[in-house]
Amino acid sequence: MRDDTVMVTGGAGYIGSHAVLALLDAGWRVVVVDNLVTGFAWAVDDRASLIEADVADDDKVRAAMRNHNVRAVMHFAGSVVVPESVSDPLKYYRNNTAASRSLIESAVACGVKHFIFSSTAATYGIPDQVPIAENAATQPINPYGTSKLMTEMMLRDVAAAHALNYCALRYFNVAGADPDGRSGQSTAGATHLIKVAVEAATGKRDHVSVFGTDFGTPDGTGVRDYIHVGDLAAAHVDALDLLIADPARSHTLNCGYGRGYSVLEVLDAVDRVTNMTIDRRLEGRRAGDPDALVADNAAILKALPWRPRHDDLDTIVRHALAWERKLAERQG
Ligand SMILES: NC(=O)c1ccc[n+]([C@@H]2O[C@H](COP(=O)([O-])OP(=O)(O)OC[C@H]3O[C@@H](n4cnc5c(N)ncnc54)[C@H](O)[C@@H]3O)[C@@H](O)[C@H]2O)c1
Ligand SMILES: O=c1ccn([C@@H]2O[C@H](COP(=O)(O)OP(=O)(O)O[C@H]3O[C@H](CO)[C@@H](O)[C@H](O)[C@H]3O)[C@@H](O)[C@H]2O)c(=O)[nH]1
Repeated sequence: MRDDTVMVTGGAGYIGSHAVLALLDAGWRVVVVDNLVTGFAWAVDDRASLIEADVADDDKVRAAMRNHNVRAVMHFAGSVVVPESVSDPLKYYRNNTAASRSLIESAVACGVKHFIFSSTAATYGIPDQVPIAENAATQPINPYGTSKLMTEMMLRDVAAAHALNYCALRYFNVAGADPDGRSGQSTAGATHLIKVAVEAATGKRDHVSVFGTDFGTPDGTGVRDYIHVGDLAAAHVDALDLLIADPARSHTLNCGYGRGYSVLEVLDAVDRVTNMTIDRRLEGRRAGDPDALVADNAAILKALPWRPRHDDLDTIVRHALAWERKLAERQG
């Protein structure tokens, strides 16, 4: 067990709960700060401490940082629904941008040395070129992406002024579940394609909508780079080691496999894995969906020892399905 602790904000949520497992498995002590708006206390592994608080609650956050000797923060807490950010932008600038500002200020005040931030491919907007490298233009097309880009900018400026370095990880499409079945995506009313498809496979929905068949892609449906949540969690642990090894440097890294699948290819994989034919309904495009988002992942492969372990679409679907079945049993 290491002497220092990592604070994981949003550690009761989908991706954060997997990062908690990866940190604990690597021997870190972990304290989770989560207000449980979309997360679940039961999703936090028993080996970690859970503090039920908002990341903008300076008193509680700073007490936790001091009491637990927090050396690094992994910041997953936030609001994550893109269409909601369009209808309620101020919620996103409060809960993503302003709350992150408070948390970063607390980190500086408490002498936290390293900060890892959940950023997103949504910071790129509609890319000029695919695959997308980190130096591509960042022109978000929705408040969600802007709220995240603003946090990246705060971190850049704070790292230049204070003894803190950071890694902004720009996730592409996160999917799947812990291969050992310890966690998965439990969010109610999920909108992500693979989650929706496995919900259809377990009878929670009667069909999957295919949003748009006229994109500039080989089969006309949207293409995305799906990354297994277990691989993503492992990348965070390696990113922390990188920040510790060279405290003078900060990093911005895409998290993806560099390979895209269309909506129809994903649904074919779900049919294959479930041995079912899930009803697909061809519908119009969803507002603001780009044709294709695929990561250029050369930078992360160069910076980290990290290598994908679950970069197979059928494996991602199999793990997502196993978790969905467990969740269905739990919810009766
Ligand atoms: N899921 C994806 O495909 C994806 C892609 C790119 C980036 N991200 C980012 O990854 C992070 C985690 O996303 P997720 O999919 O696990 O979502 P999630 O909703 O499952 O997890 C978010 C967690 O943060 C908590 N939370 C929210 N606001 C809080 C606040 N102000 N104070 C304390 N806790 C708060 C919630 O209760 C929840 O447990 C988010 O920052 C999101 O923007 C996700
Ligand atoms: O029921 C559905 C859900 C999605 N899609 C399509 O499937 C693809 C993937 O959609 P979804 O799983 O909703 O993810 P994205 O809209 O690509 O957004 C995710 O991936 C982005 C980065 O790629 C992140 O920034 C966001 O936070 C994250 O929600 C898109 O072409 C959608 O149009 C459908 O056809 N039917």
